[in-house]
Amino acid sequence: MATKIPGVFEKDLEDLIKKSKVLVVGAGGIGCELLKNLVLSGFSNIEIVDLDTIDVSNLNRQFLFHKQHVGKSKAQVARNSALNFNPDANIVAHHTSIISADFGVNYFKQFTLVMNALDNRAARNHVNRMCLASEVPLIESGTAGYEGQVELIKKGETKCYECDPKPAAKTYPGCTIRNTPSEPIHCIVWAKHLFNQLFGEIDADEEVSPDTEDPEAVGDAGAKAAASEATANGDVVRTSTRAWASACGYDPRKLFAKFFDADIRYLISMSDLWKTRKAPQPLVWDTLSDAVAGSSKETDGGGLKDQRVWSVAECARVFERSVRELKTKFDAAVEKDEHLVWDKDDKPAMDFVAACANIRAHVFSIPEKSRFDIKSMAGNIIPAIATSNAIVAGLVVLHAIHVLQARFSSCQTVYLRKKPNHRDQMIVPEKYLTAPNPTCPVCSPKPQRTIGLDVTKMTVAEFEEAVLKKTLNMSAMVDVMVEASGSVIISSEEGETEANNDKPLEELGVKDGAILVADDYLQQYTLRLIISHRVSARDGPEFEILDQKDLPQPPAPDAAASATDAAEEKMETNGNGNGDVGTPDSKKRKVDSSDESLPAKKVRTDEKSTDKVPEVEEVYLD
Ligand SMILES: Nc1ncnc2c1ncn2[C@@H]1O[C@H](COP(=O)(O)OP(=O)(O)OP(=O)(O)O)[C@@H](O)[C@H]1O
Ligand SMILES: [Zn+2]
Repeated sequence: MATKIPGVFEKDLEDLIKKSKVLVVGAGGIGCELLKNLVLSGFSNIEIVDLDTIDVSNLNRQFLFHKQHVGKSKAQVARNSALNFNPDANIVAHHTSIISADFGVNYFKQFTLVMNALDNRAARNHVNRMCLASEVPLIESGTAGYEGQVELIKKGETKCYECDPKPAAKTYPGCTIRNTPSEPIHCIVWAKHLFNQLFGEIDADEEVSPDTEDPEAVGDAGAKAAASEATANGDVVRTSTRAWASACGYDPRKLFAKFFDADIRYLISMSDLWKTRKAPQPLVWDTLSDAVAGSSKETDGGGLKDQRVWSVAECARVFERSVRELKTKFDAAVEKDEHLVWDKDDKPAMDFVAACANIRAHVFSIPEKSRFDIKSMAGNIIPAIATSNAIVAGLVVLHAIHVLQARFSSCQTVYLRKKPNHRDQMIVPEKYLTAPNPTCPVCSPKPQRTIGLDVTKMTVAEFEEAVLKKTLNMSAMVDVMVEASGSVIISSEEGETEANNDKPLEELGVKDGAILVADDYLQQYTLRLIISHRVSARDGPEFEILDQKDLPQPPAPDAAASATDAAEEKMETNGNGNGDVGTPDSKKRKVDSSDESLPAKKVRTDEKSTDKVPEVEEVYLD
């Protein structure tokens, strides 16, 4: 065992390692490698947190897990497996989310160092804030296929995780998704929205029915369509998709008839939409049934089922089966006051999306895709590469050792590249630590943000959910006060301000130019929010973080590639070779890169920044 071989580390370092207490957040692809490395390097006080259980799809690269562990806690099993390398190590496992009031600032303060091995922006933002508040160094890491990155985040000395704006998730206009899809991805997004409308968390932005307010369907086309539907069905009452599905008992054939026939006929009646594009073709279940029967020969025709494009009849059959399976699961969830959450690794959920996406693609004459391809696109998957995780986890330990030795100047961000650069390097360190962004909304001394929104329309509850939690990543323990009057409009104490929830902000004295102070007790983070009133446009965003518009935005993918080389070139010419802390790279400007062809992992959001490889975030598999 490495820890027992004398001379691997100097005695002083060995002692530092032994004395240290470290936290690993995430026991997935990087986390497993990292935990094993830490134990083998002599770290003996380790806590590991992971909220998830082991999935069979983890086994190809998360080597602390084996077949018999499927379904068990990742953190617990990772601990037990790692103890085999050094039974004397003290490893504490937590099977829960790091975003929990159980892990407050005092919890973080006990660690010498925190290491993230996460896969999503929300958790990374949260740990970033907790480490800033507790002044514990954080090593952030991530991989995306062959690429990867490791960086140190140390309060006041380096950029924090939120110093650079992250590109927004790739989104598609609602009317393209609902009315005029032209690419497979549009149908896949629609299918995922349909999943949520039927079985998941309902989101008003994820409507799936025809959008009668489509600006392209000029004039009263929508009304005409509605009227024509009224004459056809004698009923234009628009109920929610969920209510309608419940009313018809989630009968797969009725659902099919609505989504792939009635709704499509409705769309066709919005004739302006089809002046310059091919109109869709409605599908009728009964005309498919022969094909369904006939298709079974094809289905059995060898090859990997996942990698073959299903016929539309096969899709219909998969649709019928998956709706029934999901309905059973959904009923069980509803009993517990829950709903389903779409997961690419959940068979009926994935089958449902694959079938719906392909049926819709067929209706709109868009090329259909195999289930395998749809899974990659819907799950925003970049294949995880075990060796990338291993390299990155190794680099994390090297950074950890530098941190223990207080050699922060050796902790420049390191990038794992897909191809060697012009100096034949695949593992490329920055020349310097990158200094914090003085206007960072998180780590600057007086963080503030300007939010454009319609104070007459946005309610307090919407503000809390969409702005504070989803966008600014605040926890549930947040109080919001109007600075001028001192009145509290959102309180973390239950029952104190619930009466405000449905009121528009204006009614509570939040007018144009008002300043709100949002105080997050869990994250020990206070943010001033300057409210800029603007009348909401029908197709515009509900709100905007206005300061972000002035910040450098990520270039297009091609530009990013050349910016990368340019930035690296510049590092060489400007570099002094030792990367001292506090030597801000005034001449070198970090260039954000964004490759929209790299889809984000899970549906959350998608972001990337920094110069050489996309930054760690949920695009990364591990
Ligand atoms: N808030 C959180 N608290 C604790 N652990 C988290 C949190 N968010 C994510 N994780 C964990 O971080 C790990 C990231 O690892 P990885 O990227 O390999 O994901 P995975 O879920 O194992 O793989 P895949 O998503 O590809 O199936 C996961 O095990 C995940 O459960
Ligand atoms: Zn910052």
